[in-house]
Amino acid sequence: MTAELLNGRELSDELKEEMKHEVEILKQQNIHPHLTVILVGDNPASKSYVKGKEKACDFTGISSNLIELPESVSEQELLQVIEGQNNDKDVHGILVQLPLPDHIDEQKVIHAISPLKDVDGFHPVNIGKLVNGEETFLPCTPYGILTMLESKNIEIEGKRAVIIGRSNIVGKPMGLLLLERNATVTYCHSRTQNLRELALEADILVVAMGREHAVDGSYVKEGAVVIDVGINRMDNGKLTGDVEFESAKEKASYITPVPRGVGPMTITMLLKNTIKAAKGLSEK
Ligand SMILES: NC(=O)C1=CN([C@@H]2O[C@H](COP(=O)(O)OP(=O)(O)OC[C@H]3O[C@@H](n4cnc5c(N)ncnc54)[C@H](OP(=O)(O)O)[C@@H]3O)[C@@H](O)[C@H]2O)C=CC1
Ligand SMILES: Nc1nc(=O)c2c([nH]1)NC[C@@H]1CN(c3ccc(C(=O)N[C@@H](CCC(=O)O)C(=O)O)cc3)C=[N+]21
Repeated sequence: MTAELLNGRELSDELKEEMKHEVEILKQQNIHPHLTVILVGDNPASKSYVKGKEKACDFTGISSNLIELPESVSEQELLQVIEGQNNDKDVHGILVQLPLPDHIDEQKVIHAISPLKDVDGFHPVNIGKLVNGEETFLPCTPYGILTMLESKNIEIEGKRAVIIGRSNIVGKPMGLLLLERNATVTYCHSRTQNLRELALEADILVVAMGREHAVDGSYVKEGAVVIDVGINRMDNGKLTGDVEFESAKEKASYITPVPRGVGPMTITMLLKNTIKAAKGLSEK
């Protein structure tokens, strides 16, 4: 079998076109969706991601502002900046770009963002709602993956989903979302034994390890759906995923490329969450 491509870039472009119209209509009702992005330090990867997000906001008519703080900013100062944005009624969404410098407690910062403006879906209140199956802002990467699966009518109910990676921003919420949709979910991580054996049981295999080409075709069951979340910069400067694409695509029914797979969908779902925040809504 040669897999069909799950083209995140293409789907993102379609969704952004729809959102552009939605934003126009909101503006006629005097609702002007606004996202604040806070960037600490000058990590090049973070800067490039933030640029992509700004561009996407511009395209859809969502206004955005970037607050750049020096690497040396104190935790207290950062918390004060967040408080200012929480209290600004014209700001609907707040994103603090991760990772943060070591002297700043990431969890403390996430706690400080108003759950109503938490368009990343990282606040413990929103994660708790996700666990309970209540309405909330869905974390953008898992939400984007779900949207890609739905766009191809890929069945989730009753399927075996194996997630490699258990981070708070990708792996954990991905498993919760699939569980909510009645998949049978297995989490794998660095202490997992027999990773390949477990991966081979997956109908839906989500790889979010941050390890270049750690998974190849020998981990993929014939006909499985392979989602590659990894973003790794190779020595030649190009981006590549956690999955060795050429061998995996020979086994899979669907596969996401890197770049132009999950990455663009993450940004698009951020815009979606910002529009929802502006409308005073969140989604289950
Ligand atoms: N496309 C997108 O939109 C996004 C892409 N990313 C990318 O996705 C990747 C993962 O990101 P993130 O979740 O934040 O990463 P983390 O580094 O936080 O988590 C990596 C996970 O992979 C597990 N892992 C590492 N090595 C192995 C191994 N050899 N075998 C099994 N499991 C392993 C770790 O296990 P343990 O918990 O035991 O340490 C951990 O749970 C990165 O490349 C990142 O850049 C991230 C966010 C969005
Ligand atoms: N608070 C917070 N929220 C995040 O959502 C968040 C974060 N911090 N920190 C870092 C990770 C990483 N992440 C990516 C988003 C888009 C692409 C993306 O658009 N990638 C393009 C390539 C872009 C390029 O060429 O540089 C693609 O895959 O096609 C990548 C990575 C969001 N993250």
